[in-house]
Amino acid sequence: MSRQEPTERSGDDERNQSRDRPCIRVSSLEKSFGDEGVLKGIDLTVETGELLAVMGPNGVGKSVLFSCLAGSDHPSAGTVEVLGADPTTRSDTTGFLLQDALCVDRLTGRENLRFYEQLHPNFTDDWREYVEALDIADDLDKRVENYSGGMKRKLELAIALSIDVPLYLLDEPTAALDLTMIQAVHGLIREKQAEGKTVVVSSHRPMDVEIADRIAFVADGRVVATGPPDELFEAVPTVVETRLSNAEALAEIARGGEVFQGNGGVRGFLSADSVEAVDLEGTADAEFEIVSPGYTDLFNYYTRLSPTNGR
Ligand SMILES: Nc1ncnc2c1ncn2[C@@H]1O[C@H](COP(=O)(O)OP(=O)(O)OP(=O)(O)O)[C@@H](O)[C@H]1O
Repeated sequence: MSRQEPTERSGDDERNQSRDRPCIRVSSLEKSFGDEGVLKGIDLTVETGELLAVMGPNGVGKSVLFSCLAGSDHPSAGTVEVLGADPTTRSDTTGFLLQDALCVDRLTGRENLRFYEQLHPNFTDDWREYVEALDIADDLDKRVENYSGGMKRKLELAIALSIDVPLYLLDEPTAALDLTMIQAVHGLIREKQAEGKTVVVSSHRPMDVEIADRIAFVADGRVVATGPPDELFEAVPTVVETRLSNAEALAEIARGGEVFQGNGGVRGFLSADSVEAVDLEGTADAEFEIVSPGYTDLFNYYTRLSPTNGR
């Protein structure tokens, strides 16, 4: 892969220095807009070279968190450190992909790439590889205002990934992308990780989360659970499914009295003292059936029910 000469802060020296310390350290981070508290005490550590997926309900503050990590927004309270420094004081550590924020619509794809090439000292020739991998090489002379949503996302990804920095913050990188392109993006993210880069993505897609080393769930303005996907799955209580007409009976034995939409029925998480009360035979006419948790169950549990979420 072609690359510009490393700059003082983004080259091997930086990587060697950063190997022993976390890439990101966030402590008691709060962010409010007027009276509205969005982030209410985020604690999060991301190791150098790690791929972390951030998941959480719509509007919980994932993009706000990313903006604070990128240094484009100031915390209301708490501390954010990226490579040991306040990210608002440095612009050479982080590549940041926000929703619809990178491209100028009236310029062509190529002009946008040139713009970032001139703007960013760490911009590399890797964009040539990325536009091929993301299948937009033939569209670069069209104005971005005539791109589809997916094409625009791919151009933004090509720009963000072409900047040679230790940390990439990718806010919903696969939004609007087709399944083939999602795999292509995963390949590029893995390539970054193999180069020793740290990558943090936010996503609502299980596919994106499956490739992560760890997931961090955000709910009610805090990180309520973090861990490798298999460990988080292991900690999920027994999931029980029943038909819709049984929803009330399930609510009586489910954790928090809550039931969630399932595959054609409703699901709940069995509270420890309810195990005895349920017909767990799993036969065709059983009232309740134990099912293996999927990513939707994982999401529902950690963002709505887990003990760390205060419920
Ligand atoms: N500049 C701002 N001024 C006022 N409120 C803001 C600002 N930026 C974000 N917010 C509010 O912060 C909250 C969190 O928004 P954010 O975009 O971070 O959510 P999200 O978790 O990324 O959601 P989604 O999954 O839907 O993308 C929302 O209520 C939003 O309206």
